[in-house]
Amino acid sequence: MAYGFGPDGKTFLAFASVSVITYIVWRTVYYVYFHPLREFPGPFLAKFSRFPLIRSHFQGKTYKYVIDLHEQYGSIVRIAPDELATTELEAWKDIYQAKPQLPKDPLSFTPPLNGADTLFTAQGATHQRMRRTLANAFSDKALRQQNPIIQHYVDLFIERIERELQKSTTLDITKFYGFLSLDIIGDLSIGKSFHGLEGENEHSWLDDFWMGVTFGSLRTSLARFHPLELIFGFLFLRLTRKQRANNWKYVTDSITERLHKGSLDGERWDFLTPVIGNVNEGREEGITRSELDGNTLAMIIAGCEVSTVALSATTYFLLRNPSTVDRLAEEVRSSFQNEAEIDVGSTFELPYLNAIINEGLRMHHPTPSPLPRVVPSEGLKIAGQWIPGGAIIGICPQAIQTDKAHFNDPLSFNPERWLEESHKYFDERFRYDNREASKPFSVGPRNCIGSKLYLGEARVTFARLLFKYDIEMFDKSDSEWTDQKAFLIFKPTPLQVKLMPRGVQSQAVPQERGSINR
Ligand code: HEM
Repeated sequence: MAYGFGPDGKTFLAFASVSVITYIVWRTVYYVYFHPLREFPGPFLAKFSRFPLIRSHFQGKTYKYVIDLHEQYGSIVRIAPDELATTELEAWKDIYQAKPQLPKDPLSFTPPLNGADTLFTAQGATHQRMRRTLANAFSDKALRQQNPIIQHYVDLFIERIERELQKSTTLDITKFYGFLSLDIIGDLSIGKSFHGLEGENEHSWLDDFWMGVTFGSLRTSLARFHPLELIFGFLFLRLTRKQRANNWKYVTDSITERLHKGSLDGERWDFLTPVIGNVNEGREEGITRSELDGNTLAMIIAGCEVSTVALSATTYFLLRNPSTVDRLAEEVRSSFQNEAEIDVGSTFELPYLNAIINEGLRMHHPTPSPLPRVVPSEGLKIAGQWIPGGAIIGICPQAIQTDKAHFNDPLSFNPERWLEESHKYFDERFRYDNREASKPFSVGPRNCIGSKLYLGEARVTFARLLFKYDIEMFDKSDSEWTDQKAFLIFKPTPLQVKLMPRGVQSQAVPQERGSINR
């Protein structure tokens, strides 16, 4: 018996092929010549296809793709058929502080696995309710009350560094920043450390989290090709089911344990202290238990991963530029008599320390890719330009922060650009920098809730390190460290540094100011 298409089958195939080709041609012509974003500059392929953007997602280089497009096409660029990116200063206000709020692009994040929204995924009234409930745990006052917990883990961090130095004078500082950030955020959010810093401990929590974040980021980029994202999600979730279930159980059991202890106000102050009376299933005020679980895990992941990247990147730039290490050491060592004096409050106003932290975040944003929002159907003026309704638009933090329209010598690490004129290291070259262009924590009602915590942790960590040690880069030729992949968050590679007790001379070789290679 012969198999094949009869006359009817052939006609159907021919008809189907012509229909598909006609649809593709019509769609291409529509997006290139008739779509409301047709006037915005951008590469030809991106006018009708998301392929270049998705390819950049899979390569972990979306920020580079967007930066290249800005360099080629200007401050506003069409990065995909329905999506724009901008590096205009006023866009911070017009997009992220718009009233009413512009929703996040719903296809730009992975839906919560337990079905309950988190701050990252919630929109509108649900987001506002959660944010109101959780905000008290992240205020200036809260940070002061959390100081003993932060202090405790920075002590453990220094003790661990001391133990490591008995084995070798060089160490991978990224690994220990990871343990530090996770132990702090663990204690603050579930009342328990992840015990990375103690003894000779090692664990794989950070790797597990990084894998989850990478999965979320890749799954999200497939979301416009339904059901591809579901297939991808299904495979990943099956492969990692056991490990995720164990991690989830650990976190939720710890929250239950912590909730049973009550607010503990007066004894210790963590993220749950102000939240405890507000956990209820009403959904009108406060937060439900499943929302609390999801938010806690999301914050642990966000808090430890981004902080690790930011601490490591800042250290990298600092050490690539010994003159900034000297200036920071001078400030820290002349401000304190002993290590116990160094805390989140006493470091708050150290100008050079703060300048180092700001410049580190400017040079290497931990989540460097665009923060997309949806323009309302009636359209909106953004940075003086009319953007049609339904368009997606966002600022790519790494692009705006390293844009020469805003910063002089933008790819070089110069903390001096953040100093006031009265400071002895103020540098005239940066007088006209648009510092407002660098908003690493974003702005508006969805800005980073954990910004104060990171800044406090970074101040104390750098001040303690510089108070106690002279630090150098181990591999002085490593000028490629920042060239890393970012699946939503940069995944830092090990950063080998050499630490010596303060005052012990080393063979330091002067180097140029560290810069980003593009
Ligand atoms: C260097 C450190 C950090 C940077 C640069 C950073 C950056 C950001 C940015 C840019 C956003 C806005 C995202 C968007 O609009 O889509 C954000 C949101 C957020 N961040 Fe951070 N973050 C940092 C540290 C932290 C820490 C330590 C925590 C946890 C305690 C945290 C928790 C969050 C949460 C929960 C949101 C969502 C806020 C909302 O939508 O209401 N972040 N972060």
